[in-house]
Amino acid sequence: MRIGVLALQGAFREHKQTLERLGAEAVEVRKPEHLAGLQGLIVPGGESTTIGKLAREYGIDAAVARRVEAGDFAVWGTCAGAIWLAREIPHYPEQPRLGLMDIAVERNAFGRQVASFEEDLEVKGLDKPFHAVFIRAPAITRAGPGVEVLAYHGKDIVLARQGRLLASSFHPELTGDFRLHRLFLDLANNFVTS
Ligand SMILES: NC(=O)CC[C@H](N)C(=O)O
Repeated sequence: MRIGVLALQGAFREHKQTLERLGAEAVEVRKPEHLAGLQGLIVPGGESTTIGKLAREYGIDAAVARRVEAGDFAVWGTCAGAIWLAREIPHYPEQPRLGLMDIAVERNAFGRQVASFEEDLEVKGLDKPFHAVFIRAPAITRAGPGVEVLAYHGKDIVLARQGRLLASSFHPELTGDFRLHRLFLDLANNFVTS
């Protein structure tokens, strides 16, 4: 399998290493032409304003949108990447983004004092909890009817799926637990339907 990792800014190296550990070929994506031959793309955590601005400038968001709309492509946004996927970003409506997932995402939702924290999350479809690291994380505060919620932190949604789009508030590439990367490879292979 060939999976891209958007490599404009942020924590892309850890995703790349994880994909390689799972036997996938991981390709750094910096231009639209790098998407050719890929089955999916991971958009890492980092600074969502920077990632959004650069992706727009290089034409990556338009190219990714075409692939998603053609139905042959999976995208997983983690943390800043989840913000990039979101249709709605309250307080930052003008922020450049892909915007194809029917969710609202509140940036830095967990406050400045507890900017970072860790939690063992119950995730739908996983037999044991997933140790999740949140770093200045966003919360998914609304999910449309086509969105399946896979995990909550309190009342907030922190993992959700819409077709072959996946959004997580946390950083799954930091804990050595590969289960969510495996789930994403399944999405990219189109093994998961509904
Ligand atoms: N770890 C992260 O990706 C943080 C996201 C960042 N706070 C933002 O809003 O862009």
